[in-house]
Amino acid sequence: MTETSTQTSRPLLVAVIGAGGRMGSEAVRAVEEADGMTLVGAYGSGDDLGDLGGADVAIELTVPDASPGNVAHCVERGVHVVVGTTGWDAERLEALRGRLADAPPSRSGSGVGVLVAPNFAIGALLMMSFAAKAAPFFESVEVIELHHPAKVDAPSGTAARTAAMIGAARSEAGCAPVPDATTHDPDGARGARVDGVNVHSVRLRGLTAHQEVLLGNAGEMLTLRHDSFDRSSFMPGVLAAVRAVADHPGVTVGLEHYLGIA
Ligand SMILES: NC(=O)c1ccc[n+]([C@@H]2O[C@H](COP(=O)([O-])OP(=O)(O)OC[C@H]3O[C@@H](n4cnc5c(N)ncnc54)[C@H](O)[C@@H]3O)[C@@H](O)[C@H]2O)c1
Ligand SMILES: O=C(O)C1=N[C@H](C(=O)O)CCC1
Repeated sequence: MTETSTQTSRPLLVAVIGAGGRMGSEAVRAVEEADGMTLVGAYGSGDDLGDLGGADVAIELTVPDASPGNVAHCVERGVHVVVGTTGWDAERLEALRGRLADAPPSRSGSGVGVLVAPNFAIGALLMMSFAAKAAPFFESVEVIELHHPAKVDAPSGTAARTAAMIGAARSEAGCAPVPDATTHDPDGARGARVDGVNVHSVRLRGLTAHQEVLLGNAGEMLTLRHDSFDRSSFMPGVLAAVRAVADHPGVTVGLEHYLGIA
């Protein structure tokens, strides 16, 4: 005779760090409304994170200067982290990997997982993936990111990651550098240069988060554009990351690796 179990798994306990911010407040609401999740902590600037309310997973949405310290606090207590804060350059990621190597296991006994996700919007992840796929087939490629004027970092984390993905794809394919005759640019009008890709940052009242990737060949241009009109666009990705992070021990950069987009 087969026994049927009536036992249900317990809810995932979630804390939000940066809970008073634009993204943090949206994340608090999303967690409160999500099936199978319970919000156990909501922390702002100056709050003692303590034991994070016993959370299994923390969502970190603060500012670039505070993020590494917050993530270290979580990791040292065996709490998985979903990081949406930008500014995680190669040096910070390397330090985090070192920290994880010395970290205790998570409360369930597995290795702690940290996801560093420059963008949680599904459309943005696809746009970045399409851009990397297309980039070796074009002579020229440039990235234009456009955001609300309260954003503190430039270029955006999404643009930096897109440029890195494009740069890697082009270098793997043996592409020549993009053609550019500029020899005189005293004011930096050609933008930032990230992994061989020019990136332009626009800050404009009325915008939320937008990006275009322009790819050019003689006589043709392909434009890939993504628009987040509202921060609700990020929440399905945030919740998917919270549900999956414990299954991915170590540091993962990019939600696409959890979703089969990469
Ligand atoms: N990954 C994504 O999809 C995505 C989407 C939007 C924004 N972001 C990033 O998320 C971050 C937050 O963006 P935002 O628009 O919500 O900014 P925000 O300025 O509205 O919010 C940041 C919040 O963090 C708080 N804070 C600062 N230091 C803190 C600390 N040490 N501990 C706890 N809280 C602290 C601030 O008081 C503020 O409430 C930025 O880095 C932004 O680039 C990522
Ligand atoms: O509003 C922001 O700030 C955003 N930050 C991320 C980035 O820097 O790419 C994602 C888009 C919105």
